[in-house]
Amino acid sequence: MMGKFQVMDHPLIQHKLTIIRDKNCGTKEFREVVNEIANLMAFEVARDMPLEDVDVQTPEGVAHAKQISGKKVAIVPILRAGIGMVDGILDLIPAAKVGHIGMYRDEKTLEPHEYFVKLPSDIDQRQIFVVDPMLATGGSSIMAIDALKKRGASNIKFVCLVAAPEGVKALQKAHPDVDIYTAALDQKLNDKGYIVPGLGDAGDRLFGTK
Ligand SMILES: O=P(O)(O)OC[C@H]1O[C@H](OP(=O)(O)OP(=O)(O)O)[C@H](O)[C@@H]1O
Ligand SMILES: O=c1cc[nH]c(=O)[nH]1
Ligand SMILES: [Mg+2]
Repeated sequence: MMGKFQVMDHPLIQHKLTIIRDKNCGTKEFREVVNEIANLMAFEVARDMPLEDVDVQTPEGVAHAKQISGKKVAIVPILRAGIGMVDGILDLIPAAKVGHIGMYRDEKTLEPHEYFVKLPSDIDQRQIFVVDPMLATGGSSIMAIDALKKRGASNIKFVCLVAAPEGVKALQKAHPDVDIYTAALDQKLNDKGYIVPGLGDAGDRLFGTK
């Protein structure tokens, strides 16, 4: 069965996305707002986390209540830009572990290159949120998810801020089991592989490089 594809059109998310699309938004605000959007998105991405019954003694009696059970979470940012989304998700799921996958896109060929992988040892038993603000050609996210699956991961969701139709199609084709969440589905890629209108180079805008 094809994974879910969801554009998160909540007004708060849309408003904040508009702030960071603005080319005059500086590094400090960009970094803060990326985390705020990731935080709001995590609320929905975590919707199907499994619950178990638990009885809890309140001051007035016993409540037949729920708590999160089963699979633990790992957040896996694709370096560099994915790092910008981690703290916003950790605010909601503070016990999550964080794995890192380093990936850069060759500026000419647009081919992704993996340069770093460091994951929690029990990655095969975790619900994984792969995060990267930009889904452009899809090359980076496909290769990052390949790297995770090679190490036994199976329960994977991909969370981005802006996606291009080309990238969504490629990622769905390569990894049909992976749910994709984005704050926006934009028009297209330009001849340099940038998303139009997008928000420019997410890594550079987050870290103040270039
Ligand atoms: O879908 P794709 O066509 O693969 O493009 C998207 C990738 O490009 C950007 O990373 P970049 O290579 O610029 O590295 P950076 O995060 O270190 O800047 C972005 O953060 C994604 O990882
Ligand atoms: O538009 C794009 C495409 C790839 N990577 C980015 O940071 N921005
Ligand atoms: Mg970049």
